[in-house]
Amino acid sequence: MEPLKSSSKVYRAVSVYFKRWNIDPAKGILIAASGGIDSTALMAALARYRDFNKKELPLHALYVNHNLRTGEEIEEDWSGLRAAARLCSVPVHRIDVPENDIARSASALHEGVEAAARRARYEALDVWLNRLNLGYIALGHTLDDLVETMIMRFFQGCGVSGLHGIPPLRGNRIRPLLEVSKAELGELVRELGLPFSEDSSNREDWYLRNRIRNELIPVLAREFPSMAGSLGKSARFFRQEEAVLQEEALRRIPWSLGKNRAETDVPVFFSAPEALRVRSLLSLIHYYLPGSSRVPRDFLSVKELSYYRKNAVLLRGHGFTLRKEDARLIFVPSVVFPVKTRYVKRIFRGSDGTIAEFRYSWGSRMPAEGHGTALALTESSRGKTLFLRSRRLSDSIRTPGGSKRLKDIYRELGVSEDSRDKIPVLQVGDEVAAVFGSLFGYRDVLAEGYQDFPAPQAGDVLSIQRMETGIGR
Ligand SMILES: Nc1ncnc2c1ncn2[C@@H]1O[C@H](COP(=O)(O)OP(=O)(O)OP(=O)(O)O)[C@@H](O)[C@H]1O
Repeated sequence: MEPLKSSSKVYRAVSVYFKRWNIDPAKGILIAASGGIDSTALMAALARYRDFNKKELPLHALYVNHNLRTGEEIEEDWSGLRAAARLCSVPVHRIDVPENDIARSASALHEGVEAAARRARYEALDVWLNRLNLGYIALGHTLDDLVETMIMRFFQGCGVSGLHGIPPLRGNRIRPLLEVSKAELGELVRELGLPFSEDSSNREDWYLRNRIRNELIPVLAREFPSMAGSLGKSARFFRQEEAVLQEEALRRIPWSLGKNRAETDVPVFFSAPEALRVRSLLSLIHYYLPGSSRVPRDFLSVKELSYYRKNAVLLRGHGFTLRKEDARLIFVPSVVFPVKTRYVKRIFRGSDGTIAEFRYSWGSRMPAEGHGTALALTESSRGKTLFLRSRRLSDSIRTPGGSKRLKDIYRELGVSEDSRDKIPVLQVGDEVAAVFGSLFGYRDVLAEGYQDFPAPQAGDVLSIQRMETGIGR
């Protein structure tokens, strides 16, 4: 790559970022590259860091085609990105999510298209990070994204942990340009003559965000010309304050952390101020469910918890439950399945249907692996998308005699609350087909019994197109 002329703020920002956050770029970086200005600038800035410092810095870029735009637009993004990557001497890879997959997964999991796209994107990035043996995933979020997010959060109501907006570093995800404005990135990209595509965001909050960006921020900026920088500074203060809160929460409310549950004393928990209780639950969520980015609104009702006297589930959040059992408070994360096709061990076809044997793994901090189990699927499940997810309260399952609520089945079988949240549910199309670890799931299993099922022929034809999973929420 030609030595870059500009020594703009963008380059400095990258070095400052690495120092401040103690990042060792030599571990290697995978750039999440959409072909838009932000991630193209990120690629240029990281390449420049590599070349300027003569550092051994493995740098790759990954483009995820979500298949949400027209084929022409996608190819245009891709060829622009390839040209930009060539100019920066960065190898670029591409993953194509099969057509309609995102929409299907969004509707099956009751989430928005953008959330499904993000999930698919992060899954792809994680897979490639491992494949290329790199240390970090770099995202192109900017100061503008941070400011918009902070403004939205502020008016929607939240505490310091929400107010600091987008985290500059979480796990192995880094955001080196979070303190640089989009305008500066635009200048850099144009100065270098790098091709880029126009942002074509699909985000659910797109309209709101656009109005904030185009209408509200210009008005505010007239009164507070250095607003963006100031909010960036506020974000830093909020993060520092949050760190102190966090430390205090850990000190006041010590949890004993098990593999898949955490416990503390009821009086200890409730004698701490509400802000610390909330903080303490949030840190459990981050610990057990590291991918979970949604701030659970249920925390608003934490103060109500103290009114409970009985042993009961006190709080059912996104991805966890909090239960009181005598003097103990028990936090149980629900299952999060980072399960991908590779976890399907074998799929056989017998003469009467298909038997699939799965291995599944729990969220990354959960026990490494569940047991392999077998389950029978009928002809009708062919071609349908399979999802593993955690249960929903409304789940019911088809039985020979009609349909039965999962909740009732569990109650009859004496399955404890703890276990209920940890037993994955297999959804085939729109239906709950089975519950893992128990074979009372599917009608044919019920009707015929698994043992009687025709012996599978190893290597038989795959009848299930692919398997997808997601967080059931
Ligand atoms: N198609 C893509 N392929 C690879 N990376 C992408 C793609 N789209 C977005 N990214 C990465 O994600 C960053 C954020 O993009 P964008 O703001 O559109 O997503 P978002 O959904 O708002 O972000 P987040 O994932 O943090 O919620 C981009 O700067 C880029 O690094």
